[in-house]
Amino acid sequence: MPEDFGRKWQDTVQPRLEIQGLMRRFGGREVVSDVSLSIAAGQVSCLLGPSGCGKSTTLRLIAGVDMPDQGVIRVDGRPIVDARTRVPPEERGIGLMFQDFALFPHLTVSQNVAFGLPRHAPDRQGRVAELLERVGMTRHADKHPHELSGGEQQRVALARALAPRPGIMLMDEPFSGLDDRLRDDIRDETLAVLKAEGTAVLLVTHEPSEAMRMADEILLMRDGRIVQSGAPYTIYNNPVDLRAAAFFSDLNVIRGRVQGALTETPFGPFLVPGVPDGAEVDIAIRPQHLAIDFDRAGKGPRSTPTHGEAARGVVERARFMGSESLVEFRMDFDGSILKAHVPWVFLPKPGTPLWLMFRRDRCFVFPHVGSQPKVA
Ligand SMILES: Nc1ncnc2c1ncn2[C@@H]1O[C@H](COP(=O)(O)OP(=O)(O)OP(=O)(O)O)[C@@H](O)[C@H]1O
Repeated sequence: MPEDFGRKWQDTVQPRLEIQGLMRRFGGREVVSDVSLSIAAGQVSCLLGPSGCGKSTTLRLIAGVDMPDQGVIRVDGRPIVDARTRVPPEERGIGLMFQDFALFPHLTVSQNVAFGLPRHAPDRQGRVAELLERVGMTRHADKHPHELSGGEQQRVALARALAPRPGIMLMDEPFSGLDDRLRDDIRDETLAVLKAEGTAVLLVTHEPSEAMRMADEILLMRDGRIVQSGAPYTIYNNPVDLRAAAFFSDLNVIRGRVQGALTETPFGPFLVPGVPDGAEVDIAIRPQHLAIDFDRAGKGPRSTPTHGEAARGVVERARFMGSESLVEFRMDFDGSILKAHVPWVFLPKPGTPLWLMFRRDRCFVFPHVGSQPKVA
């Protein structure tokens, strides 16, 4: 029906949470600078960045426990913070989940979840039962928190936070208290529950692997600013700069100087359009994208357009990591170390000569920060 269609269409285009130009200063220093973002119903966005970059402060501003110096926050199109508006935290329709998700020790699992609901909410028990079912905790409904494992407690905390059906959920490192193997399962389960509830989620983490696993969109934060946003695939494969690339994995970096839109390196020439002559560039490649070939009586493989030229190195050390082998090479051309990940058991002896190539479709080329083009 036209009316229903209109409502659904609006649901999909109207962001649940929208932020424009958020800024927070502490003692004259901008800790959050010009942060803008938008999250739709059912979308999970991860604010990812190193410790101290301003992630938690951003979350606190949205939750309403701290006030921005500038910026607008809208929930379902309605301003909750702007130059004239300050909606109190409890009226924002925002759920919170933090690392120290303290459950009430004297209440049962059911009572803890019910605590998130208004006393006279219709079908209180029905909602509690629905949520316990959703997080797989129905059979533990009458237990107390001390009778539960860390992962089970985390599930109860999620159910409690979701009980009042918040349109938006803010999560600050919610899985960091859990051990590694449990964490992966809980992450996946949490994601499924949040998607089923259609909640817009902003999750803070400093772990790239967590963001890659959870996020529809990653917001990469540094020094108070969002420096890049996009789908995990895009951020990983098209990083905005060297630091963004290095945040997700080890990187091999070689330096070159540009001459006529090319830079010559031991791995052959690289095309660097748009960079002025004389400028230095960093050419980076992730360890899993280095190609390795054998030494044939002091010779390596022929150069190809996709792999460029090969450069020789000798194995410094090789380690088996479980799902891959890590081989470190000392390169003949300058004595530097390059690292390669090989997705099988590959453990050449130290001192073995091998040849490496930079796959052209997997390289990142960035102007070297701090370099100036040589003035002729
Ligand atoms: N109330 C405050 N007064 C002064 N400085 C603060 C305050 N809150 C945070 N900061 C500073 O703001 C910066 C960002 O802190 P924030 O907690 O937002 O970072 P973060 O990215 O969440 O880091 P972490 O992952 O370590 O929690 C830090 O340098 C911190 O010391």
